[in-house]
Amino acid sequence: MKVLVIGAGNMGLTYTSSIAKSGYLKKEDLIIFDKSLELRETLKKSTENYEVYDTLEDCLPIADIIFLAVKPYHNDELMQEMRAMMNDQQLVISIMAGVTIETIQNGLGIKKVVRAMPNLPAQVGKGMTSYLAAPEISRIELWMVEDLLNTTGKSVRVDSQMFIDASTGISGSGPAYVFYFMESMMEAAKSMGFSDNDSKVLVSATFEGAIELFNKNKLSPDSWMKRVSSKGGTTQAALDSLIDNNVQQLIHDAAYAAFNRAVELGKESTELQEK
Ligand SMILES: NC(=O)C1=CN([C@@H]2O[C@H](COP(=O)(O)OP(=O)(O)OC[C@H]3O[C@@H](n4cnc5c(N)ncnc54)[C@H](OP(=O)(O)O)[C@@H]3O)[C@@H](O)[C@H]2O)C=CC1
Ligand SMILES: O=C(O)[C@@H]1CCC=N1
Repeated sequence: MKVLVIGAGNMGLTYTSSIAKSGYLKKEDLIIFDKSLELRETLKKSTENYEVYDTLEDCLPIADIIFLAVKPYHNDELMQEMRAMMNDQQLVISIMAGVTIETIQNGLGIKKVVRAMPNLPAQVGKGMTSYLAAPEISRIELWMVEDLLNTTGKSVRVDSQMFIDASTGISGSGPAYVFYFMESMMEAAKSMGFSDNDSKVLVSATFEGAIELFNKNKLSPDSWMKRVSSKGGTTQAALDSLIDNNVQQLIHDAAYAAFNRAVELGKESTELQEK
């Protein structure tokens, strides 16, 4: 079985590297294509020694499973290039935000399409991926897909594409919300007089410790908040400030903004195809 990754950016390379490390495929069965000559040359020289192809004509017809890891706005052009070279036994896994299974099926003239929404911590094997497969995909094919997705971390199969868009608002884009929170705390630390480095250590160790506590016990976040807080103490003062400023609602709105944008991206890509 040959797996082709199209788009060797953040996520495409993450999959390439995770699949390579997993030993799931023979080296020559994992192949990459990116339209950027410069990137291809860099990859060819890298110590990873990946199988990098210069043209789609050379790699697409020999691939059994194809990852689409380009930005949604590059998809239409890419699918037009791919279409004539596709055969109906090929299976496509798209990780593009918003773009629907039907858009990919129509664009490529095939039926076997999986839509997945991973996230960036996949780079360190801690990814969270939601996915949904078209009904034309067999159980055995689905196992293979799951094996490939799970090389980057955990996955959950969802019932509808709405949940792929919704999970984009939670886990797909979510790492950025965490980084936003981290950055805000680091800025606060710096304004209190800590050095850049100390601010970073204080914040990253706090996140790491809190996540570890959360994962090792069955307590809810609210129970943990209560364990940190003393009546009339410092944490309560901070939590009161967050509540007074409606931060929970703001985070809720941010997650919905990403969810809604995923739905919009899906519509935009369908409209582009219909033009
Ligand atoms: N980054 C993230 O955290 C996540 C991203 N995603 C999804 O993953 C997809 C990729 O995102 P990301 O990896 O961040 O994007 P990147 O821009 O890092 O990577 C995309 C790569 O694809 C290349 N490319 C563009 N058009 C073509 C083409 N026609 N043929 C071959 N290669 C092409 C780009 O080249 P060039 O730069 O020259 O255009 C670039 O190297 C997106 O659709 C996004 O929605 C999903 C979950 C998380
Ligand atoms: O921002 C984006 O559109 C992509 C999808 C999820 C994370 N990054």
